Amino acid sequence: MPPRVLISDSLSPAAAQIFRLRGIEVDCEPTLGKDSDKLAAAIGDYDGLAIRSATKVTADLLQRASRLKVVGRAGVGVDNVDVPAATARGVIVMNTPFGNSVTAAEHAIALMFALAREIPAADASTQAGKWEKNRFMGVEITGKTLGVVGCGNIGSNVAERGIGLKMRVIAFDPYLTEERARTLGVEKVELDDLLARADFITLHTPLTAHTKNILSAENIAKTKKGARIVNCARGGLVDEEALRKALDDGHIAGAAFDVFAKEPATENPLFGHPHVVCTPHLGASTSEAQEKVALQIAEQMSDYLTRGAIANAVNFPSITAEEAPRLKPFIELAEKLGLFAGQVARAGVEKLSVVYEGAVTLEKTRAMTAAAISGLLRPILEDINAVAAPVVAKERGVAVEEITREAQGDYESLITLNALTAQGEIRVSGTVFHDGKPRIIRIGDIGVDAEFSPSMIYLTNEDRPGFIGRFAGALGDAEVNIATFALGRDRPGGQAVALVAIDGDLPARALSKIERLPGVKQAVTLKFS
Ligand SMILES: NC(=O)C1=CN([C@@H]2O[C@H](COP(=O)(O)OP(=O)(O)OC[C@H]3O[C@@H](n4cnc5c(N)ncnc54)[C@H](O)[C@@H]3O)[C@@H](O)[C@H]2O)C=CC1
Ligand SMILES: O=C(O)CCC(=O)C(=O)O
Repeated sequence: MPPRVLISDSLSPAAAQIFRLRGIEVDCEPTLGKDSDKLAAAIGDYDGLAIRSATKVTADLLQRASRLKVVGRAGVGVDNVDVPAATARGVIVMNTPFGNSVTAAEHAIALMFALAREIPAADASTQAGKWEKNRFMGVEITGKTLGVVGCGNIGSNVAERGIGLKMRVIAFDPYLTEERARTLGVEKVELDDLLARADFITLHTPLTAHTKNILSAENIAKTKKGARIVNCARGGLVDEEALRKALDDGHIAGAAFDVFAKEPATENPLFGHPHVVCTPHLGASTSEAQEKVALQIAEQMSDYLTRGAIANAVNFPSITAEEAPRLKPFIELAEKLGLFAGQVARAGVEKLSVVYEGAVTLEKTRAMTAAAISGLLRPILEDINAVAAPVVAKERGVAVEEITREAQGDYESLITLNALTAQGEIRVSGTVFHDGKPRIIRIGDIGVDAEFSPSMIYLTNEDRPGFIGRFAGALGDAEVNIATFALGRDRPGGQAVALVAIDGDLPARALSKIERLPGVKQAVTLKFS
């Protein structure tokens, strides 16, 4: 059955076209995102959900989304998606971080000019037949200081345009390196410095716990008298009540807002002030940007749903379409080693170390570690997948460490899992041969060579003559056919392990009979489907 995608917001038709070209069934319901009940009733039929900002992907919605694998945001901000809830349910959330950056930057610059020359008010007055030539006295922006708060994709586009307009550009962004600032031609400053010096302040950060009310009453008071403020990033970055007061007092000369603390904004403290310019969240609204983000999100979602490639996910490492086939067998190996450890463990795993050796260290080890954790937890949490696994492990107090080192043995690539439990350590290593099939090559210190089969028995026993005959007899009595048999031991007469692939399931009675065979220390049935 081909994957199915729902487009629940108004996206360029380019998105639906791409989905269809990529063999994906797509339903376009551009208003469904605004009706949470109808959306909840429909979402169970889809593998992918493509949205802009109107659809709210809440924990409740996700609970109804039994098939959902990916939410694609045609834009930057994913604040309308409950990302932790999506992650916990194993749903990838991806965005298009660059598709609308230029358009949003142009809107910020447009708003700055609108403020500097009071264009919206002058337009309204002129079209009302008033010809108020003396009412509108603007300011030049040339030579003025532009303070950019948040100098990422959009902020740096704004900075470049500000420099092009002969402004002096200063930027506050704790993550902006001095080198990047130099390349851009901006001066990196602290926030207080920016507030004190900027004639125009333009905000370009996401809304986070650190940036909420970054322009608080206190910070607005620190701005230069006569400063003008542009917010084309997110509502909530500015204390709107405090800004209104500063506008009324004349401390702030003007404010241009595209985004508001509450959207859709039908009323707002800033509305009605003569020096306020507002647009209804139009920062990304150009035909060029909408075409780009729609194309990009459809490509990214299709790549994930059809090839397992992950680009621009906010809750999982990226895996390119070239990497995906190379990584796939190692992800499968890591997951199966995790499944082995999870099924063999007799007590809860407290710590998992995943050790990568050799060529595999050059691949996306974080994705493999996530797969190993999901295998480890699957015996107790059936539905878990690699997206949710790291978070779930953390919640359950399982410490996870990842170690990479050069190849130390005969294998080009080796993955070893050490799972520490209150009853001891389970150590298992595996590799992928050129046939692309993952296999176990060591358990503890004992070498074996076994492919994974859907149904297996793992035995640890004393290495004694006659044991294998007795074991095979017990299986024969239960009418269980042996498919493959892999043995290993530390020394003659020492500790031995067996990994036995069987056809079908091992009846519980047969397992207890095997457990009672002389010399058996542990017998565990394993599932690897
Ligand atoms: N109005 C609209 O329609 C649009 C709004 N946006 C919004 O614009 C904002 C910026 O988007 P991008 O530039 O693409 O994001 P980005 O991730 O490229 O840049 C954000 C920058 O903010 C910086 N930052 C983070 N925390 C900070 C803090 N506490 N103080 C100062 N800087 C901080 C980061 O280091 C980063 O450089 C986002 O909130 C996005 O949702 C994006 C597109 C359209
Ligand atoms: O899709 C839109 O119109 C809003 C864009 C936006 O805010 C974003 O990309 O973060």
